[in-house]
Amino acid sequence: MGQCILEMKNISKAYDGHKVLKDVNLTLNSGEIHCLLGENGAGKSTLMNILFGMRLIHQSGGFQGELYFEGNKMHVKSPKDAMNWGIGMVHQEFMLIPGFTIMENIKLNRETLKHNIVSRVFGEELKTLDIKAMREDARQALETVNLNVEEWLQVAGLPVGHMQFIEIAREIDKSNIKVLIFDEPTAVLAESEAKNLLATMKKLAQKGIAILFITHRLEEVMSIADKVSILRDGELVCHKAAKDISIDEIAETMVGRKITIQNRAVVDRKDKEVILDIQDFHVMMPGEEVHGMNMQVYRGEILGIGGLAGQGKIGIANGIMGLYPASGHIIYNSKELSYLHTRQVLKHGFAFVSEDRKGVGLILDDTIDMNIAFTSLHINKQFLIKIGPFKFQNTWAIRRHTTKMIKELDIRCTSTAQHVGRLSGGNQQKVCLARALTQNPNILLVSEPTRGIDIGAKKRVLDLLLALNRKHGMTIIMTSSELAELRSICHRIAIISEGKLAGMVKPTAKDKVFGLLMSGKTMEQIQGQEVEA
Ligand SMILES: Nc1ncnc2c1ncn2[C@@H]1O[C@H](COP(=O)(O)OP(=O)(O)OP(=O)(O)O)[C@@H](O)[C@H]1O
Repeated sequence: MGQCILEMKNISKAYDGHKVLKDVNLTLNSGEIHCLLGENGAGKSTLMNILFGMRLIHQSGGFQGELYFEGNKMHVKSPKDAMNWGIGMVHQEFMLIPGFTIMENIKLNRETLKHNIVSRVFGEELKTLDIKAMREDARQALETVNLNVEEWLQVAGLPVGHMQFIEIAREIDKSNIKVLIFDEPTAVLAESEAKNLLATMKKLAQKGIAILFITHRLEEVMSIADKVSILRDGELVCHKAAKDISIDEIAETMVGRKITIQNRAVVDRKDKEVILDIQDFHVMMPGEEVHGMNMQVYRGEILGIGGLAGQGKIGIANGIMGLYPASGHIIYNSKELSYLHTRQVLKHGFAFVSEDRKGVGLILDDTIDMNIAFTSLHINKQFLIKIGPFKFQNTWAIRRHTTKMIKELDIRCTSTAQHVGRLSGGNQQKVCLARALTQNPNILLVSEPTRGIDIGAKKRVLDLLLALNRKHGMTIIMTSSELAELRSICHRIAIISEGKLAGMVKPTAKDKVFGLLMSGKTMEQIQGQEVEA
């Protein structure tokens, strides 16, 4: 391990008088992979935002404490300052320009210029872009991250897995990069893609780059980390070499109690009444297209949908909910849904938790109350009181219900009136789930329900889904990149490849079977494996 490159000393930060970081000290050595862990809302992103000079920090009163880079006092007031010091950040939400090519995204604001006849005479400003050199640089950065795509392709429509690697390629193309922050980069990736990313991180660390890595997947931590730091309620409660700590100890330190997630025994279901029959279904969702899906969903089951990023698993629920153009037949309770319009589908008793919580899920500048009650209020006409001929919003009932949901899902907030935009990412995810559950749906479609939430909250969410299914017979279709999560509560798992159903398997099937189906093999090709559900 190299020398100390970065020191964060006595860092404290408050939002509206509420302390979210308390005297945090953290050191980072060059060439090390340092995992930063903690429950949702523990302060991880805030600490990284301070280091990267994010505007949000300075607009909300700045922070206390000092930063040192290679022994020199560092002032970062903007991401540009951070970049000048040699700090890069790969964000949780992608920051690429869809209409630009991969090369243009990698080189944005750092274009290589060359002299031409005119510029030699009239000066520097008339230099032209050196496309050849830029393509070579982009090619090299893509090779370092093992991404085998042409650099002149447009970013729009590429699978999410690719986007993550392009973001990293952009960061490592910067010649002075010494520290790289990864804020939950694997959350959007399937496990095999995440492995690729971890291998890339190792390669970067070997080149001497120091890596700060935020993740909720603790197995990843064990496979890659040199050091582990854990935040709890804004305080640094552990700073250890990874070899001296176990997964159980990490989980316990994060949440302050023992946590174990086990596979629930899957009850083999005898009644197989079809509630939803999906026939020749096509969805035009860029990057997640569905091309002729056929699948039946049984009443009262938890059906898992898995597959690699970009293969169409995400497109299915989005198509059914009318969020992207779709064609084919959706037969619900033996009747065809004539056209898929979101409002109509919601009225039929469907609820949806989107994988895109910022885009589709939440109204960020409204309160937790309103976010949770919104769909039920407008579609199901819940939470209304009738006075004479008029109907009014029953604010008291909304507040009472929201308080119950906050408790049930352990949403960390200051009050039911807090704006959702001010919650941590994981807590926003819980609000999306609370809204869907409030609708009391017949069919619940959940995409990536535990993305970005900590291990304690994950157990709570999976337990809740299981309880809704077992106690109330709710049919649940859960799409997830985490196979382990699908296996832990689903009755059957559909693997999607190239926009079609590759196979429907039991959760107890071997890893190899899932791997083969994900890589494009069909059920016929893997016959004899005793897998069919
Ligand atoms: N813009 C903001 N205004 C007010 N409070 C905020 C703001 N952003 C974050 N917070 C609060 O700061 C605390 C720490 O949030 P932060 O996003 O750093 O947590 P985190 O550990 O990254 O969580 P997660 O794992 O859910 O992403 C939370 O209580 C959150 O509600």
